[in-house]
Amino acid sequence: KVQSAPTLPRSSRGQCPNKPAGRLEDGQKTNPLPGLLGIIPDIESDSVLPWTFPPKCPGLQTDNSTGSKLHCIFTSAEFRNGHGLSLITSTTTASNLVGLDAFDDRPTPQAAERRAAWGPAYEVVEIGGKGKGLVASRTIRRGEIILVDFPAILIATSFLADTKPHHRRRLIKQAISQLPEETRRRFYALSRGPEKYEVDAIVGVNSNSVMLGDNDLHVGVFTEAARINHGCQPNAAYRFSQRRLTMEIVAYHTIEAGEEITMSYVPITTPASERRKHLQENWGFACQCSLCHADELALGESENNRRRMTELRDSILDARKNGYFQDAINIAGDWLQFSEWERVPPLLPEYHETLAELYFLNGDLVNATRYGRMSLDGWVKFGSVDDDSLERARGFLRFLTSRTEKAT
Ligand SMILES: C[S@@+](CC[C@H](N)C(=O)[O-])C[C@H]1O[C@@H](n2cnc3c(N)ncnc32)[C@H](O)[C@@H]1O
Repeated sequence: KVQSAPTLPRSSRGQCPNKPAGRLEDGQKTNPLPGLLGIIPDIESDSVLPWTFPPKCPGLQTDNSTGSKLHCIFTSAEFRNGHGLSLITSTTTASNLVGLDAFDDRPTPQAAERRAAWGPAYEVVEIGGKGKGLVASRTIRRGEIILVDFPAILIATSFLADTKPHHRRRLIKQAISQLPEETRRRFYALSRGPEKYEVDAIVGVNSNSVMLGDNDLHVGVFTEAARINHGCQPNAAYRFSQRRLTMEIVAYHTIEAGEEITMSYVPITTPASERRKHLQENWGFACQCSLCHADELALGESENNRRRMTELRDSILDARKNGYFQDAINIAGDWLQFSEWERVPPLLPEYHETLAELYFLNGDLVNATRYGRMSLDGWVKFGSVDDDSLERARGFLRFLTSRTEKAT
């Protein structure tokens, strides 16, 4: 499931322009020798590793390997208060995650605590023709985090591509068997695709794509979020935090009690015919969402909006790349209009952050600060499990303030 929110292009993933993004900055550990990952017992190291079992690396050559290309099973049964997580990934990616302290439990951000006071946002119920799904049990506000979920398993797509099917299934089964009982039970209770073998059938239709390490694509099964059905005109999108190994589902706009919560399993701008084909071929279902049942006029309008969104997004990228920042800002306004018409508007803190950057690049500190502040307000209001976003917005504003002071 490669779901993608209709985000605008962003420079350096939303970091302050004076502090380029870097996943592994601040002296975090990268590429440790296998011993430091517990693959080869490391007598001298007293570092505390999150793994509950010694990592299993089928085919590991222990003599001179640095282990960087190996796929191993890493399980932390303690992860998030005993939810547990198994990874099938390279030793490099596993070590990056350890270096990012991704397994450490951190205090819940304040905004998330406030959200908890609003009460549960949804129920999991049977939905005609789609199996189970999520339905809002109260009004959900635009930008609100509807649910927060942790992965039961994360699997490198390179492992899926390079491994013989029977070997792949054996490792996935082993990785699942190392999880705590409740998480294991939730995994095996998920819906199944048409594949012959159980783990293929479950992973096949219940995975989300996430990026770990250095652009290393993985699929993850998040057992609660996996109940969310596809909608061609979705009302929610997901954000994944690699530092917290957590996914949050965010509302695109107000969702009323009784409405189904949906996400798009395909990039939002995919044309309708391709969308249906992809869902049928890759997911094995004939889409039953409201847009698929809409009349020709409504569908034609939607197709036009999406085509324009794609064109405008390309124009923004192009203008930005060539230094025409004012043009990029203007086109972003048009893009916003079409995305609002299509009812798949951008997630606001990210959108405001993008505009703040564009204004900054255009030398307009006043508007950069205005949008930077709106982005910060957005993060404060609804928060995120990844409070780095909030810190980043604060840092950017501090940076803009110092620039403004220097300029005056
Ligand atoms: C990730 S699961 C979603 C939850 C699932 N309905 C369940 O009962 O657990 C994906 C599966 O749900 C069903 N599904 C999701 N979206 C659908 C849609 N728009 N129309 C029909 N079936 C859908 C398909 O069977 C698909 O393979």
